[in-house]
Amino acid sequence: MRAPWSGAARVLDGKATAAALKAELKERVAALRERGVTPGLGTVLVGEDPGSVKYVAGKHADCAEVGILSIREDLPASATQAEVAAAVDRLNADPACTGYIVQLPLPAGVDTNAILERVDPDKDADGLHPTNLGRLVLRASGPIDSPLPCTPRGCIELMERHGIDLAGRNVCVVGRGVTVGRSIGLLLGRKDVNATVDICHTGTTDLAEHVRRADVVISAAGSSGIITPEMVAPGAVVLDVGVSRVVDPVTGKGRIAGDVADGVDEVASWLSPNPGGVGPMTRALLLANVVETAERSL
Ligand SMILES: Nc1nc2c(c(=O)[nH]1)N[C@@H](CN(C=O)c1ccc(C(=O)N[C@@H](CCC(=O)O)C(=O)O)cc1)CN2
Repeated sequence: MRAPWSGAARVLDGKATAAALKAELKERVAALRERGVTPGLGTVLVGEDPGSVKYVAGKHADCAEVGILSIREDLPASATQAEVAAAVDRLNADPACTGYIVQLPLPAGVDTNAILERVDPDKDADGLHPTNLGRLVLRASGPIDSPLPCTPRGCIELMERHGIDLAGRNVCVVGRGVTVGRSIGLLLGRKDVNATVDICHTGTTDLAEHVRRADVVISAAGSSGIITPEMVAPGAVVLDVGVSRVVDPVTGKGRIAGDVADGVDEVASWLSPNPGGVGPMTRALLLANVVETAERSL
């Protein structure tokens, strides 16, 4: 749902929260630079999908805002597996690049897992390399000294910075994509968060039943309006993460839509707008991963 809405749900304001986080990161980047370390974020973008082009441009604009150097590897949609692998190898070898991401999704002909596994785990700014996902699996408590996936981290940070305590809460995650659904349960179930997690997907027989039991709903399905007001328990916290392209029946124009249907604002206690909720947090947490990796190198 887009904010502002008429219902009573309070806004989980990702734009303002990300701005506060970026201001903190800017100071940490300045401190790193004073000590002779310049963090540098690289991006690999294959093709010209308008969403991906926009997200990558946003990541570079964020770098400029906080003082992180940015490096681009832009390849045509026709790039072969070997050409994408070569771009990854260049960033692995570039000392100015202290962390980087491969923008997803990659074109159909490219083996995504092979590319993600080729990323140097010490430069993996997305936390999606198997070594870093494995560390997340192995370390259920205590500090983690490796990057964590940006959107899951952004969801938790967004709630924490709005005073929402997740300990003992039932969380229903909708979607099992690599950037959100498959890893967020690992983060929510860690001892420092202590939530109980239910992960739903296209094979779930009764989605409404799972959503109704949840204190917190995190929907990353990419299916417009899949979370309806009838499904949501009164007072639940709802995060609208999924993005899909729909045709507006009123204007006839294409537009981006979230997973949360109109009316959920009447039932939920907190709701993240989409846009303006988790998206800006994803970008800010990417910067946090880059800064933390540089700090660990000191
Ligand atoms: N390598 C990765 N690829 C993808 C990831 C990821 O975390 N790593 N996540 C998504 C896309 N994504 C980041 O790359 C992303 C999505 C949305 C936003 C964002 O700020 N959205 C704005 C709206 C922007 C608009 O006007 O369309 C918002 O929600 O307010 C940032 C990053 C898939 N790929």
